[in-house]
Amino acid sequence: MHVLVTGGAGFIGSHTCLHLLENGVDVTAFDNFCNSSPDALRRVQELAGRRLQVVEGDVRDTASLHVILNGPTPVDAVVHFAGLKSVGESVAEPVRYYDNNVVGTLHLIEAMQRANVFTLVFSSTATVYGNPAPEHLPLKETAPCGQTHSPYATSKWMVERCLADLHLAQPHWRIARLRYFNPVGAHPSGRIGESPLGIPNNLMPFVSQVASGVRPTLSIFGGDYPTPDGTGVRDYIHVMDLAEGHVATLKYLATRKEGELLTLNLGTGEGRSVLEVVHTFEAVTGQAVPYQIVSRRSGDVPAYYANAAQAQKMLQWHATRTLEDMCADTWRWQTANPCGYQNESNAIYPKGSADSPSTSTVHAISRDNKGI
Ligand SMILES: NC(=O)c1ccc[n+]([C@@H]2O[C@H](COP(=O)([O-])OP(=O)(O)OC[C@H]3O[C@@H](n4cnc5c(N)ncnc54)[C@H](O)[C@@H]3O)[C@@H](O)[C@H]2O)c1
Ligand SMILES: O=c1ccn([C@@H]2O[C@H](COP(=O)(O)OP(=O)(O)O[C@H]3O[C@H](CO)[C@@H](O)[C@H](O)[C@H]3O)[C@@H](O)[C@H]2O)c(=O)[nH]1
Repeated sequence: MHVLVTGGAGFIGSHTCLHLLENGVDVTAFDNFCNSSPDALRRVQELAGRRLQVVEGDVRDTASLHVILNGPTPVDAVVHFAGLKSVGESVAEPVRYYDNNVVGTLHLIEAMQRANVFTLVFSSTATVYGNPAPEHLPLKETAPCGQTHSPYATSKWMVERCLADLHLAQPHWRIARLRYFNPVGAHPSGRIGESPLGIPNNLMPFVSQVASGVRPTLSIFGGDYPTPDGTGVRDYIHVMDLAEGHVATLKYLATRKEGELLTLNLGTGEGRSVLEVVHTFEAVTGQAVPYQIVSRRSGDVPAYYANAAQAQKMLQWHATRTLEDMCADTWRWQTANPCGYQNESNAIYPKGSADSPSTSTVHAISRDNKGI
């Protein structure tokens, strides 16, 4: 099996590439590195001990995709992680989010269609449930969707709708719309993990940077939510569990003789507040995480967590790692890589370098499809 992983250098993508390689799958990682480093992929290849093909390009550039999808090794499926993911940032930059997340996915679908590749796993999000009424918690996949609170969430919901319409018109497509809850943690080796560029938007990387002294204080956005301790509640899931969920999804789709439109929550089923995360992190690592409670962040909602039963039923998959595991693995990654991948330059793969995954496997394709 040969899988194209868009956004393969990113946080979830890199862990999924590794797990795919470990399962004997051939992988092409496609990324424009707007929020990641090629070094993540070099480390994935080292950990896997197997060759990983890396292509630099943008999903909005159909020509780049066309080159891979019509390359010498036929692609069996696409896992589409490429996109922007910050709820708060999307409120300030909506057009950038719609362009990348919606337009990018449309270009990918078009390129897949032209190459007769009809299996797609799409990174959706629990934010498509909007601000769920308490009676809908824990959230089943059938809970009301689409009353979104940020351009980011709307962009993912728009793609979900598009994929449903695509499947209606062309039922031979095998599509999984995976609604992730809050992925955190890192590979237990401490070699790959979440490496935000600049100030982290997400809670766990911010907490670990405060614990290590890189940043002085965590700002907790809102202490007056209608939750047990007043702080926001989310369903944090270990990125390794999530990676395993993707491989389980691909295995499931590969067994389908007919087309399929699968919609699944990938979460643990447990809601944890921001303060619970902070205190668990402190207990696991022995490090203090000074914090202050500030006003709510635009686009945030008070609380949501998954009903994870459908994924268990369809995939025979469920998350096994605890919040303590998530904190311990994040901390191992943070201490081993205080600056993330940022000390290792993006020029880590100079053309012809012996250090590259394989000089023949790294193709650089710019947005206008001219070699760079
Ligand atoms: N991390 C989360 O909390 C979370 C939760 C739900 C859904 N998701 C979705 O899952 C996907 C992966 O998330 P992540 O946490 O790994 O994010 P990430 O930012 O670490 O990874 C995304 C990757 O996609 C690449 N990318 C972005 N736009 C691209 C483009 N136009 N062309 C090619 N590459 C592009 C980035 O460089 C990055 O390597 C995203 O689509 C995100 O919206 C993430
Ligand atoms: O510095 C921070 C960062 C976050 N939070 C809070 O921590 C919680 C989690 O926030 P964050 O880690 O930013 O995740 P979300 O905003 O819940 O969104 C994440 O999880 C969604 C799925 O649930 C994904 O779709 C998004 O891409 C991903 O960014 C929220 O209550 C935030 O208000 C803080 O208090 N301080």
